Parts: sequence; C-alpha cells; structure tokens
Amino acid sequence: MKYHFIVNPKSRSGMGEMIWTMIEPELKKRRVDYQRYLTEKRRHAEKIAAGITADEQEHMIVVLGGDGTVNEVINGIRIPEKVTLGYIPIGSSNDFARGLNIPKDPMEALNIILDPRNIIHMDLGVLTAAGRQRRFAVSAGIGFDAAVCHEVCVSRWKVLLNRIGLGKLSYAVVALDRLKKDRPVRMTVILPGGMEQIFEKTYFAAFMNLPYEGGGFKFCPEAVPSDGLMDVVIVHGLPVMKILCLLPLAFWGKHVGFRGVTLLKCRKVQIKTSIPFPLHTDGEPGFPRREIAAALMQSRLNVITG
Ligand SMILES: Nc1ncnc2c1ncn2[C@@H]1O[C@H](COP(=O)(O)OP(=O)(O)OP(=O)(O)O)[C@@H](O)[C@H]1O
Repeated sequence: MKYHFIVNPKSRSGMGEMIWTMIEPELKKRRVDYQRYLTEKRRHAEKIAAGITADEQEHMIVVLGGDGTVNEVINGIRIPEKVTLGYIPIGSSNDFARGLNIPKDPMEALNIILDPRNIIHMDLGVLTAAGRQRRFAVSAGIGFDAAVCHEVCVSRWKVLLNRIGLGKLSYAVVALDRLKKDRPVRMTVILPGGMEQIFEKTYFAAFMNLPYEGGGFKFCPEAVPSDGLMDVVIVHGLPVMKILCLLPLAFWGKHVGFRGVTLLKCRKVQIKTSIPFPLHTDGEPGFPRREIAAALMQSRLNVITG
C-alpha cells in the first residue's frame, strides 16, 4: 500500500523540514512507494487528509510534525477505521508519541512504520462547543490548561526553548505565569444518566485519551487509548501554593490521590462553567465557552505504536 507522508516543515520551530530531508533518502533507498505533502499553513494538513481519504477506501497516512499536525490530520480523515496512521514526532510537546511509546528518534520511528509490530485501534474524542465539533487524539480541556495552550502558541518561550531542545518546558514556564493571573470558577460536570457534580474554584477539566498532555504532565496515569473510555481530571478548590507543589508531581503522575484532584472515567461528559473558559483540543486553542461536551467517537483509528 502507498504511504502518504504529511509533513509540517514548520513543526518544532522549523525542524520538520530538516528531518524530512533525512527521511526521504531512506524511503528512496528502501524503494518505498510514497507520496509527500508539505503543509503550507494552519489547517492545511486537515485538507490534505480529507483529500486522501475522500474515496473512503483504506489508506496509510504518516504524519511528520507535532501534536498540532496530528490533530489536524485526524480532523480531516473521513472514516477513521479505514486509515492506519504512522507518526514521526517532530513537535515541541510530543504527548501523542509519549503516550503511545513511539520513539523520539525519527529513523527509529520510521523503522516501526515500515515494519509495524503493534497496531492499536485507538479511540478518538470529539469536543462540542457552540454547535461546532473538533476531534482530539491526546486530550481536550477547558480552563487553565487551555489558557496555557493559548499562551504557548503566541509566546516566545516555545521558540527559545525549542532552540535548545527543551520545547516541552514551554508549557511548564507559561503555566507558572498563568497561575498568578487566572481565577478559578464554579464548574458543573454532568455524566451520562444525568448525574451532576458541582466543583467550586475549579482551575480546569481535561478529557484524556492518553496519559500525558502539556509536554509531559501525566495528568491521567491510567488513561488507555483503546479502552473505549475517556479519563477526566478535574482540579478544584486548591490554593495556588498547593497547585504549585502538585504540578511538578504531575510530571510523574504522583498528583493522584490528593484532595482537589478528581479523576473520572466515562464515554461522554458535559461541562458548564460560571463564566466562559478557554478550550483546547490537542493543545490547539479554541474560543472560551460556558458549555461544552466531550465524547468518544464510534469509529476508531488504527495507529502504529512503539
Ligand atoms: N507551512 C506552515 N507554516 C506555518 N504554520 C504551519 C505550516 N504548516 C502547518 N502549520 C501549523 O503549525 C502549527 C504547529 O505545528 P505542530 O503542532 O506540528 O508543531 P509544534 O507546535 O512544534 O508541536 P506541538 O503541537 O507538539 O507543540 C499547527 O497548528 C499547524 O497548523
């Protein structure tokens, strides 16, 4: 089967293009049947994936880019179960690769794509807000974590830290700054069957398909991408000082069990907040909203993992 390579040359502040120049000679050497598509702007990867899968037949798509490019590709795919996805991680946060044990080394990642040992049927989430839907592979969130994503996208920290190979730390640096500025809100969480829980002074809720988000925060250590369930983490009712202590622990998933950290598993959840709160899907920012819903799709994506 032909490999469709979707390459974001601008990922990790321009590293994508450089890595592709290493990968392409290897494909030629191994006589791989491939086609390359270079993304030219935001949302272009989505259009490319939509074009490849428009015939609703089986396809092999390989993404070379960051979590943002993976997100665009999964949003473009017509029927996820017809597609097998390979991934060469070149992003700043790399939570998709981290959660699926995909090697960071581009050549190693290519090897497992060309000779796959493990293919999982991965759940995909859908975030619905103001009548619009956006799919996610890693996580979606409302509140503080989404505000951090907004700011990382526009801050110079990501570019500076990417230059020294520490791009994933941009989320931690911006998180510390946002904690000083953001005010927690009242959040109502509605589960299937109508069960309602109210959380006061909530900083954020994240809906996770994989254990990590934000460049390595293991917010939902038990998240399994093929179990048919979303893991939800809600952080609420804590003083800023305690959050500052818990955030580093979250790198190892050791924040679990502390008061103010609530974890749930479900297929569907609805959230209402007292004021509009920022959103994200796989780290890509969305407009602030007061009411959203997150759910898993019926159709699953085949993903080559490490
Ligand atoms: N040619 C291009 N020029 C500018 N931006 C682009 C281009 N192609 C894609 N993009 C945009 O670049 C953004 C970031 O890409 P990507 O997520 O792959 O890398 P990253 O931000 O370094 O990684 P991560 O999401 O893991 O932090 C995406 O939102 C995508 O829409």
